[in-house]
Amino acid sequence: GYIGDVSRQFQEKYGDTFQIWLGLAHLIFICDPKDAQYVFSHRHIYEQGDMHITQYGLVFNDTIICNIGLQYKRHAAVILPLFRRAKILNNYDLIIDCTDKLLNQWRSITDSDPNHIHLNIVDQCQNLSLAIFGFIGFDYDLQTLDESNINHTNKLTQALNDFTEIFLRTLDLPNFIGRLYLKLNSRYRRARITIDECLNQIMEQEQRKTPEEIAQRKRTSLIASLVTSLQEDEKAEAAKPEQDKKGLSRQEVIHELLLFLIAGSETTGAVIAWFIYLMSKHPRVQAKIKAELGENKYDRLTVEQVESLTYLDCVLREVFRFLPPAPGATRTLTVDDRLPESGAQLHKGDEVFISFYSLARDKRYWKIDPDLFYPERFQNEDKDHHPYVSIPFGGGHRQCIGQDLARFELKVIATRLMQYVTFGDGGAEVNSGGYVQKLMTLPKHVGVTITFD
Ligand code: HEM
Repeated sequence: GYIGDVSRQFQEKYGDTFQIWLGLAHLIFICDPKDAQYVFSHRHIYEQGDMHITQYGLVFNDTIICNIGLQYKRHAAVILPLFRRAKILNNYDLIIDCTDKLLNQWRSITDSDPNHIHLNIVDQCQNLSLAIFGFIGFDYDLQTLDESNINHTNKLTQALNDFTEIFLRTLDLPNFIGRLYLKLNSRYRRARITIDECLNQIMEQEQRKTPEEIAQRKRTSLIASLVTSLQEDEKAEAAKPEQDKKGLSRQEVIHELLLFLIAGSETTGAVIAWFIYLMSKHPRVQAKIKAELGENKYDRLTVEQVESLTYLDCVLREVFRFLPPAPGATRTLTVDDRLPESGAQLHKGDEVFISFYSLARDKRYWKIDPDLFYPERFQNEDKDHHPYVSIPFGGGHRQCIGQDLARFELKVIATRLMQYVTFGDGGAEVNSGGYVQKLMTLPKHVGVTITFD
């Protein structure tokens, strides 16, 4: 079942802290916001979760999500500045251009059949976010939105799909079997080769630029910053103790690039898909977003105008609360400790799971029924909610590094979509919702009509 539902059922039976076996990991679930806050703010006691490190370590071993301690610091020093707000804002126009491509695809379908029910929204949203991330991250056109690629995706996209699909299967296996499975799976090996070739190509294209160009581009481009961080003498760096190492090796850069491709697309794609699904179910909310857009319906708004759309902010916060795309975050204890609120005694090596979904749906912390999708709660009754009851990006020192980018991207995309189209419910059967758990939680059955206003 969906981990969020499982967590809620156990919580009803056993209270705010309970232990379960999730696949092969033994986890202590935390569903109290004060305990969650405590865990996230005591980084020396609660380190990145072991389950996370082992599972993701199969493919992302030398990337920021699996590193801890000094190695984490070395990676973070290169990567965190890439996600600063000033860099993110530069991507405004390209996000709009990519969204317009998707709108044009829809337009050509609607022109020939105005009642067409779109059943592939989730794939389309992933393609949109992947296209955007290709430009943002690598200055590279992944062509996921090109007419000629609607049916046959390009080499890299296909390889990324295979990679994610096969990697997902390893999450339920014991680690050594997962490792073996990946080694023996020829589709996985082929996908990895294609991905590595493409990423090497992207890197080499970047390295051919003059030092002046690179220095200039470093300010805006993720790939340029990563390439400038490449170690000059990898052998010498590898021989040093971690505290003396500087920069990243070529292998580490390639792996970080792959991580970003996955983290940067599936996550944002999931939220756009949820947004579209929820809009199709809540025409009142859609009408209100359009009313907020008012006169500005078909203009290219300025960033300031987009940012001033406060009702839309509430809608997006509600989408994140209603269905957090990641059901929770894990931390492993470095010493024995006791949770302040529930009083549970924990031991060194225990692993806790902060259950985002349970927190976001707990009636004790919301004045308006949390099982209702109701964006206005953030303007009125629930505006002073506890800060840790809706935490879709996690918390503390290991919270999501891409959250400002994701929030900005989503707001720009949602604005653009709402400027042009209205999503309609395609019928009880095809638009019945439900979830599938991939790396993120995705809507299972989305079937919507798309009307150009
Ligand atoms: C809707 C979009 C997204 C959601 C819901 C999301 C959610 C999360 C969550 C829950 C975590 C774990 C936090 C914790 O343990 O406290 C995380 C970590 C991470 N996210 Fe995101 N994310 C999103 C978008 C992105 C994007 C766009 C990127 C980058 C391109 C990204 C890169 C990462 C990385 C590298 C980490 C690991 C950080 C660390 O271990 O220190 N995410 N994300």
